[in-house]
Amino acid sequence: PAKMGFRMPAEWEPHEQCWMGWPERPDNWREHAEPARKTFERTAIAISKFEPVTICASAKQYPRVHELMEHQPNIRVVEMSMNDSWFRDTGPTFITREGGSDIGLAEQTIAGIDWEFNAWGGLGGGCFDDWSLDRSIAKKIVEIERIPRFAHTMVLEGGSIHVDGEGTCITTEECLLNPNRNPHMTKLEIENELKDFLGVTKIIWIPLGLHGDEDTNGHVDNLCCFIKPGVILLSWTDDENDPQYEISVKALSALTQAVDAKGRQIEVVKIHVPGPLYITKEEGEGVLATGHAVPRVPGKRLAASYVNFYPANGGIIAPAFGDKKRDEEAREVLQKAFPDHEVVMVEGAREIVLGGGNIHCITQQQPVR
Ligand SMILES: NCCCCCC(N)=O
Repeated sequence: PAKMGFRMPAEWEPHEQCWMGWPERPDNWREHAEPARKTFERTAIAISKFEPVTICASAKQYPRVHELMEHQPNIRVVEMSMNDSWFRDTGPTFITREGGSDIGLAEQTIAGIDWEFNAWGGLGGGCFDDWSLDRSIAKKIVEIERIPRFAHTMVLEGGSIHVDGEGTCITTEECLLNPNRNPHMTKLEIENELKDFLGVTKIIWIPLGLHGDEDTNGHVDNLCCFIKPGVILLSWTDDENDPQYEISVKALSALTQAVDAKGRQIEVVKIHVPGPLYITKEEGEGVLATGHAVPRVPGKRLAASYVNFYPANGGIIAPAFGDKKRDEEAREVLQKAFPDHEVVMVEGAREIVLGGGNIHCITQQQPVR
């Protein structure tokens, strides 16, 4: 696709809409996903104030979600089957190209990358043992939109990459080089596929993702993200005894020693993690142990960070974890980082992180075509 002039736009570039799934499975979401659905509802409504939202719900959930969103003009609900509701990873990665009218294409065209998906590691550490429905989500979305599809055999989740829209991609070695994704590919081969499909010329590799992010093997979208080209927001902690500290120091070193696709030094802005937060006994017991999904063990560290937000058209939709001090601090950091956006902190994001991700993980932007 890069050879055809396609690139993955930065997330802050104008969106046509946002795609979301709807949580259901009781072996990943506690209390039969009721608390999680409240937070998904708040997230969808918050985003819909800035851009249209399409919620995809299973046949079983459809009637309730449709009724719930009846009076939300900017939200439509369609029926789609899924294994779980992480559309950052199972939705298409949209790429766009300018021009093309000389060869009869519209001025701006768009396509969707349909990566291979194996539930974050397949049978070698994945989150559930059947991902057959999730493998078709990207295809179904681009078909609904009548958008061309670039299928790829390489396993990749959208949450494991971030781009600046100007040729630079950041990702973590912990995830992309994990043998449970593409054991037959070398680092260079993976880099070449990212360059070709995302239209980037530089990959900056960060060693490890967020401490405790075992579900995804350290997706970059839980550790850091671009604020704008050349400036990166990095999850941080002042507590040198927190295992997160070493991880963030290593990330800071990798980022400050790198230059981006345009030869810029990277400026790093720190944003303190909440907590630390741990799964409570009540939360763990509320998740069904079916043997088909990764268990939620009380006492385990939650992989919670504020960089897992969704940049809507003019709005930053960010997680609030109920840690009053850090939630307020994060809101201020995000507002300073995105002065032209309205920052909306979504209460109850702890319910999403109990499922292994956060607001960026449950959303997928579709850029304007
Ligand atoms: N249990 C599955 C968690 C998936 C999290 C998705 C993400 N992009 O971080």
